[in-house]
Amino acid sequence: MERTASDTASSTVGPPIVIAPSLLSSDFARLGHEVRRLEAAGADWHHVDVMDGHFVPNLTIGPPVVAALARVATRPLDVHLMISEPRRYAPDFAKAGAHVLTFHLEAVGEQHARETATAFRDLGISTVGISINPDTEVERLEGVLDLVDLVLIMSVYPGFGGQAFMPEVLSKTRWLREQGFRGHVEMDGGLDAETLPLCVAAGANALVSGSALFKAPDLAAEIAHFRDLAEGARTAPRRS
Ligand SMILES: O=C(CO)[C@H](O)[C@H](O)COP(=O)(O)O
Repeated sequence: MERTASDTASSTVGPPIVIAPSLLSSDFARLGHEVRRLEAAGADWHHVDVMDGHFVPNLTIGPPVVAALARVATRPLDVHLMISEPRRYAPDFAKAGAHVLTFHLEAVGEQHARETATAFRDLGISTVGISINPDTEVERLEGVLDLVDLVLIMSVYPGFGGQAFMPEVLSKTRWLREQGFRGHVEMDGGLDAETLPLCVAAGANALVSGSALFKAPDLAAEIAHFRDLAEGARTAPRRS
């Protein structure tokens, strides 16, 4: 089977595989317990979905809850800001203990993406991320890739868990690796045992999963299964 540039990029060992369960699917009445349970089960990061009822049609978590999670978590808090004014609220999330802090390109536009990434960095955020929705062209990120540590490719329209994975966004992940982007490429939305290997084969290393993980009867076994699938997809040559 002939291999392409995408194959080469996707099978090159890059950043480590990161399994990041989405707390959106957890029991909000017992968040501390859920964090401890996820860590005992082998989660690498805790994915925290912040929604403002404006950028997305849902409301979830704010800085006080992130601060509460930070008191319990020993693994990084991967905070995904699905909000219209990321710069306004970033200091509160940094103070609350976000390790990864990701804003949306659509919220700030290309003209403000670089200054937003720099502002996040100046707040002491160790992993600065930028995200795009399924209908946003990945090329719009070109001018900011040198300033971010992570790109989050949404594989559903943000707002709710439990939606179907959109395979058409995989080409964006491939494009990022073809550009030589060596940071984390995270994918989020509809990831399960079938779709996760596709993400990794395309070049993703950070894998967010909510409903598929939380509905599993054995969380630790499912996380281990996801990790095995990811490692396998990373080393296996992709078939076209
Ligand atoms: O960002 C999100 C929704 O906007 C969630 O993180 C995402 O949808 C994960 O949930 P699931 O695995 O159930 O799709």
